[in-house]
Amino acid sequence: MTRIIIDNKIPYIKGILEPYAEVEYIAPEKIDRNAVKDADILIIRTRTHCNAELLEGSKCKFIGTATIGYDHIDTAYCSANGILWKNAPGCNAPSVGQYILASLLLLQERYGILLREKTIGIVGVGHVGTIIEKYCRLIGMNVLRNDPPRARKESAEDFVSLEEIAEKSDIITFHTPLIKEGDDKTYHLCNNKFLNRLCKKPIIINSSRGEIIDNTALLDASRKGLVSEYILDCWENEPHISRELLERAFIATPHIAGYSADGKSNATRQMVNAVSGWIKKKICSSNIIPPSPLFDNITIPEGADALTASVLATYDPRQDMASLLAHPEDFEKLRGNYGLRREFGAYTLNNCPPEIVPILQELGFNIQ
Ligand SMILES: NC(=O)C1=CN([C@@H]2O[C@H](COP(=O)(O)OP(=O)(O)OC[C@H]3O[C@@H](n4cnc5c(N)ncnc54)[C@H](O)[C@@H]3O)[C@@H](O)[C@H]2O)C=CC1
Ligand SMILES: O=C(O)C(=O)[C@H](O)COP(=O)(O)O
Repeated sequence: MTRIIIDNKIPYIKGILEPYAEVEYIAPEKIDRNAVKDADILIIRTRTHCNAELLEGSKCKFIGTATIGYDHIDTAYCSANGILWKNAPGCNAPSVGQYILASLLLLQERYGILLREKTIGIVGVGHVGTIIEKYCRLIGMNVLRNDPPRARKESAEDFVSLEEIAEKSDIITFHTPLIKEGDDKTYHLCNNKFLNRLCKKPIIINSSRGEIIDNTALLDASRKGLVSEYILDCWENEPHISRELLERAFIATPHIAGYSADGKSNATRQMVNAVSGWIKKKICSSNIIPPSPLFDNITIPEGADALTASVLATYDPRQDMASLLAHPEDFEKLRGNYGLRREFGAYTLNNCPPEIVPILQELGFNIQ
């Protein structure tokens, strides 16, 4: 019988594959060479590094990662060893969109700035970056896009260089995969050289992978006042993050931007479909849906900024930040025990000023 090892932090999957395979759920830190040696299939997350060290001598020929990113998979080793792998493209992109929009609105509130007067530079315009672009244009921001692989394939004039991003942006947000070498290398894309080019003392945001920003260089830039604020969800050396970088951040969270229940259930559904295709058995995945939110009606208070009130009622990153600041040593525990978070589409808004309704509907909210 097919044997499947599943990371026990992947939600909504228990019981679904059991009729078709022998399934074992294992804590990510215990998924080691011994655990995987008799497995045919692995369903993992970013915490399992799928490389020769893990896979040498294993029967495994199929790996599914319930995540967008796949830098934890040694893809060269997999193709050389006939191991097929699949990720979950787009699964949690709207969740990252919710995180970034909430953070931008908090910046606006805190500094009394008008986002619609600001320029945002988006580095990496794939599944996540495209959602950020949509949200930023909706609220009237000027958007600059940097994505060399897309610029090469599409029209170069729709994209700008990283230098132009550094010069013209008030806010810079990174949404690239982690690429360690080659022309499109993203490792330390934001380094001393980039930070010294900044012209407008911008706000830096990273919710892609920690290593895209040289964290020491960012700390130095913050001390020197080259950046006015920074927002980090992804860090170098997770879970052992820099305490000073944490304490100086405007928003600091433990790599949970993509942790909406919607995103998690999308990923699980994509994994079940992938296994179904691999073992050539029809497996129903349409019943994998996120739990209902704790409340589903939001009444916008009289006189409040309707956009900020609505978005923050669904998700306020300051709560995740408070937990991380209180217990940075619990970085991984905070991720493992993450609470229920739903995306905009799970909520109905009441008392909405008519002029903002089209924007809120475009974000996915239901309007009463
Ligand atoms: N913090 C979190 O919870 C989450 C983090 N992520 C991270 O965000 C990354 C982006 O996710 P997606 O948008 O789904 O990926 P994607 O693959 O759809 O898009 C990535 C984009 O980056 C572009 N790119 C590649 N190299 C580049 C370079 N050198 N400079 C500028 N652009 C470059 C690609 O052409 C592509 O358009 C993921 O790889 C993952 O690492 C994704 C989801 C959740
Ligand atoms: O999807 C990705 O890529 C991410 O970074 C995830 O949000 C991280 O997910 P886990 O590996 O913690 O499930």
